[in-house]
Amino acid sequence: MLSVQGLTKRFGDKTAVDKASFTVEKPAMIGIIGRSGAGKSTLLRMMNRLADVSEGSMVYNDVEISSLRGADKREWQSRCAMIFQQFNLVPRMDVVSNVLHGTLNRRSTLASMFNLYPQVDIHKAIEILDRLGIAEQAAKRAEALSGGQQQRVAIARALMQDPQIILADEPIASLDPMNAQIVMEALRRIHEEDGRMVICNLHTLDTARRYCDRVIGMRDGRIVFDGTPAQLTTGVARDIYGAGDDFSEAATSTEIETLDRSDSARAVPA
Ligand SMILES: Nc1ncnc2c1ncn2[C@@H]1O[C@H](COP(=O)(O)OP(=O)(O)OP(=O)(O)O)[C@@H](O)[C@H]1O
Repeated sequence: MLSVQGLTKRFGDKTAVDKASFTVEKPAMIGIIGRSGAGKSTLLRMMNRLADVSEGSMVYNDVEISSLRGADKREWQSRCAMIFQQFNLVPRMDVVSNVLHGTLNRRSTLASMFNLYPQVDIHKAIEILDRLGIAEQAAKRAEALSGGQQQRVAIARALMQDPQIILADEPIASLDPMNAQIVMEALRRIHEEDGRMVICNLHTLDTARRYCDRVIGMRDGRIVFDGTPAQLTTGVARDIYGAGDDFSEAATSTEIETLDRSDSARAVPA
């Protein structure tokens, strides 16, 4: 399905991603972890073709992605939607229009300029918002929503493209634990219910362990771990993060676990 072989990105003398190789046989939810600067974002940006590949190959369903140009590249970018830490919404525009922006690739410039959206797309946008639990926010300006709601709008915009792959670059890094949990659960459901591949950069171990079927660990541009959450022991994590014996997993925690523990504590009758 997806085969990444020797993928490399250089910025001048700096090798941000160094011969990354992995294959994905069927849609999975994959977490990429590693410390800041490990190359996680650059890897995702190359996969989406936001960044050009310096070397290596990336084949999806028998098509070489790294050399696509023009309309073929845009077609790939709509099949492989990207979600960012900062949501990248148009703040003053209403939520539905932000979601409808996900159809820009297949609409004429004139129709887009005048915000002329087919009725069927508007209904689809509202259905997707409903699925993500934020349909009642549809008419509000994006800037009036909480961070977690804005990220769900960004996910809805991505789903408008009906992508086969969703690449999420630190989707919960700006969110509080409660919203982080809602967003990760939404991504997990999209993977399970729709069969889409989700590849998610995460800077926290607990989130990767909890939501992903497979975890890829990066260090200094290289893939140094590729396995299941169960194989991701504290020792392995220490290697990925290049930390010493004093490495504490709590330092890379989103506190989602803590949130759950306190929720269940509250649920126990006194
Ligand atoms: N446009 C660029 N020009 C020069 N160097 C870059 C550029 N983008 C990234 N780098 C460098 O490449 C390396 C990998 O960066 P990248 O953003 O991919 O890491 P990351 O693991 O996603 O980190 P973070 O979690 O902080 O975003 C870093 O050393 C970074 O400084």
